[in-house]
Amino acid sequence: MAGTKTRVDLDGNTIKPITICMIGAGGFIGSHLCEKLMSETPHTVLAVDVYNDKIKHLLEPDSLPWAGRIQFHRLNIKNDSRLEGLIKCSDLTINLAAICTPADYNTRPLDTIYSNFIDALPVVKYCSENNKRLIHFSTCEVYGKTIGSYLPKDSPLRQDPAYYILKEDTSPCIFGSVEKQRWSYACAKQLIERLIYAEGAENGLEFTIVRPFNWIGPRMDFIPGIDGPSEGVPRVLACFSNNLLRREPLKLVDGGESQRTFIYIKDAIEAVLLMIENPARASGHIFNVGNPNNEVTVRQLAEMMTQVYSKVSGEDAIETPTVDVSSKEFYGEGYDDSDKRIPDMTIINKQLGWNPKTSLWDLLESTLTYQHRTYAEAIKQTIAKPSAN
Ligand SMILES: NC(=O)c1ccc[n+]([C@@H]2O[C@H](COP(=O)([O-])OP(=O)(O)OC[C@H]3O[C@@H](n4cnc5c(N)ncnc54)[C@H](O)[C@@H]3O)[C@@H](O)[C@H]2O)c1
Ligand SMILES: O=c1ccn([C@@H]2O[C@H](COP(=O)(O)OP(=O)(O)O[C@H]3OC[C@@H](O)[C@H](O)[C@H]3O)[C@@H](O)[C@H]2O)c(=O)[nH]1
Repeated sequence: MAGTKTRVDLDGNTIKPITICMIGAGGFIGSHLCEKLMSETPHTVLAVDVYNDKIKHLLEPDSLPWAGRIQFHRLNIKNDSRLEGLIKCSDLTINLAAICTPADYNTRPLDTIYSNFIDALPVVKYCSENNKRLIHFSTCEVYGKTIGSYLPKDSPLRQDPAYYILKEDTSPCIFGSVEKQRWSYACAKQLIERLIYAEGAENGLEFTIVRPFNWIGPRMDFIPGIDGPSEGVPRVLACFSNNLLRREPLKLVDGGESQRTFIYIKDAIEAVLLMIENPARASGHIFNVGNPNNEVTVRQLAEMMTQVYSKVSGEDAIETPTVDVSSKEFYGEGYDDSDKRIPDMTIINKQLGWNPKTSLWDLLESTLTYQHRTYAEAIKQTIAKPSAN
């Protein structure tokens, strides 16, 4: 059971229980991280968020084995003076809070910039002033587009990894023009990374920056009309899950040609736990966390999700499983896209010896099994409702 046997870090030292102030703990990544910390470690979590639906199963009932090691604090970090106190009484702060769905970047650019830069400023300041360690969640989007995307379509250099592999210490950050408001998120994340790095250099802040590459799994975002707004546009996993559950074609934005590498949330959480428990190896570093072996185009993702969903639901796929849609129609003015995202793994391998394990097929199978179990019945009922009236 957690906390009863001695746990050691990568250098063989005993790991002491710590208190973690986790901001954004009620979100997708936060919920999985809380689960891991409760079930496998003796650490205490002060879970900060405006919502707690995704961690309710960890908070109630009081008889849970980890009761007393997790406390929920409902607060908005934009305007709550309790934040500094929570950071002060913790050993480590993990900041996950952000607006991080692409549908918001070009339609709510001010909220996006405030959330990802301005609202993170007090967190960095309180950590720095109180000599507290910070693990800050940035994004793979800080790389923007690949160098290769600017080469002629038929250039053989496009096949050369030097033109597309994304490396923390050498790759440039290439964003579109200011009118392309898609980049408001990436740019805000880049500036907060630079500020944290500067706090480290000038004031000795002990920090780690995480750049997640499309982490996916259960509890990601919401299903429109079921546990989120009917008109809401979540990230691609939830969009495609929603289409599959409703037996609608999956929408391929601009032909679904963009490429992504997807990693199973449970693999990625292992990497975060190593960062938490190996501060000497993790501090001062920026880490890509992704699975370079799971690369697909968005079209291939749609095809694979359709096949996997048929398997887990026992339903045949619909006759026309996908439909093309323009980015302007789907996201509106100012959308732009990252063409390709493959993480270089050298730094995380060297510092933490970590590697992802789960194939794309396997992670989709467990995730879509969860989506089917969680939502299929509710969707059936909402579809049945109008005809019943
Ligand atoms: N999931 C991914 O693949 C991915 C990829 C790149 C970067 N990230 C980064 O990781 C972090 C977590 O992402 P996620 O996928 O869990 O997103 P999420 O939206 O599920 O979680 C973010 C949480 O932060 C909370 N939050 C936002 N603003 C807040 C505020 N002002 N006060 C209190 N709580 C607030 C939200 O309520 C939400 O629960 C984000 O910073 C995101 O940019 C995630
Ligand atoms: O229904 C859909 C939804 C999305 N897409 C496409 O699928 C791709 C992936 O879309 P996602 O919604 O997962 O978002 P992106 O990968 O572009 O960005 C994400 O990456 C890293 C994080 O910082 C954020 O969580 C988010 O910005 C994009 O090319 C998008 O245009 C579709 O083709 N159809």
